[in-house]
Amino acid sequence: MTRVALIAHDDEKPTMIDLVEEYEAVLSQFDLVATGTTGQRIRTETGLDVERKESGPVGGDTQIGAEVVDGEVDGVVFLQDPMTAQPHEPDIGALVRICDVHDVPLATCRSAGEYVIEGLARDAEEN
Ligand SMILES: O=C(CO)COP(=O)(O)O
Repeated sequence: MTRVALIAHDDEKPTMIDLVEEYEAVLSQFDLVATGTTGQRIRTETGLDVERKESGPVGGDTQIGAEVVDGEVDGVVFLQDPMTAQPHEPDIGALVRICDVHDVPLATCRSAGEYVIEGLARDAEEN
C-alpha cells in the first residue's frame, strides 16, 4: 500500500489539516505516518487514522528519514514554516537530503503537496 509521511511545522498545521480534509478520500486509501503533533492533530481533527512517530524536535523527522532509507515511504508532504527558525534544523535538512538521495518525492508547500498526493494516487491506480 502507498505510504505517505505528513509533517507540518506549527504555523503550517492549519494548512496541513485543510489539505488532509480536502484529500481525505484519497488519503484514506493510503497508509499514513506523521510526526507526533502533526499526527495527533490529524487524528483528532479529521477522520483519518495515522501512525505517529516522535515529535519533530525530538527525533520524529529522523524516524521518518529512516523509513525513507528503508524504502518504506512513497512520498512526503512536509509543510515547513519558512519564517521561523527551528531548533532541529539539522534533522530537517537530513530528511530533505535523504529524500533526494532515495528519489522520494517531497513537497514543502501546500500546492506541491497536492501534486504529490495526486501523483501517488495516479501511480496507485496504474499499479
Ligand atoms: O517539527 C516538526 C517537523 O520538523 C513537526 O513535528 P510535530 O508534528 O511533532 O510538531
